[in-house]
Amino acid sequence: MNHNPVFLALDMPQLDAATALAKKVKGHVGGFKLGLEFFCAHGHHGVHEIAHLGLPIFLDLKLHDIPNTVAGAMHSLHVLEPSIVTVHASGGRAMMEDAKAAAGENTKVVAVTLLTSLDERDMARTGIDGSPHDQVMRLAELAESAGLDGIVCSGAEVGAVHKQWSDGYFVVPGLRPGGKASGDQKRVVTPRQARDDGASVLVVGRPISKAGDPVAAAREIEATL
Ligand SMILES: O=c1ccn([C@@H]2O[C@H](COP(=O)(O)O)[C@@H](O)[C@H]2O)c(=O)[nH]1
Repeated sequence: MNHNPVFLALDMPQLDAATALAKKVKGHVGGFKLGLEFFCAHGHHGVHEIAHLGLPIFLDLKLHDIPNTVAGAMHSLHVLEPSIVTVHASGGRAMMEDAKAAAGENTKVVAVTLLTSLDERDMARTGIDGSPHDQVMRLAELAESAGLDGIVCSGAEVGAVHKQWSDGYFVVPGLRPGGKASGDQKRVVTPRQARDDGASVLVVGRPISKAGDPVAAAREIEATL
């Protein structure tokens, strides 16, 4: 049987609630993604609690600083044995090289290219010309040349990136079972489309965590894959 590519984003500040949700859906997802909200509230202790459930842990910390600082942060994460850690590709090539060199042997380091909450207008406001597609392709090339394992991008770009970087590891958030942009997510596709286009990991948060029945929501997504 194929492994389940869905990582559930446990974006909540309460450790009890996150652990209870993780226990409930554990049979219908392939791993847990712990991001800034969870990590800032519970740090290493919280990560250990979720790791006890036995599924891979993705630390979505989106590190972005000078190379020496990011390398130091990576060293400090060794003890948690994460399967995946994120850095921002816009931190530059040297930062990504040092992040990868400092990561644990079994940790994949992937670079966030352009957040799925941003579109072309948002890019222009931050002084970046061109389309999300062009920006993702440019940063994917930089991440590959820096020796990273892969990138984070939206499902709208993953097919094109996969063609250019065939053995890359591609993390895709911004997934909605209905395929429609909602709330803060602007570049959205369905989990099935992202998987068919070459995503290695499907990140799903609120469509499961905010569902009336999170287990049913996770099962429904699993059934589409
Ligand atoms: O470009 C990015 C990078 C990371 N994320 C993270 O993924 C989840 C998505 O949660 P939903 O509730 O399914 O929208 C969240 O933890 C983000 O921090 C992203 O959305 N886009």
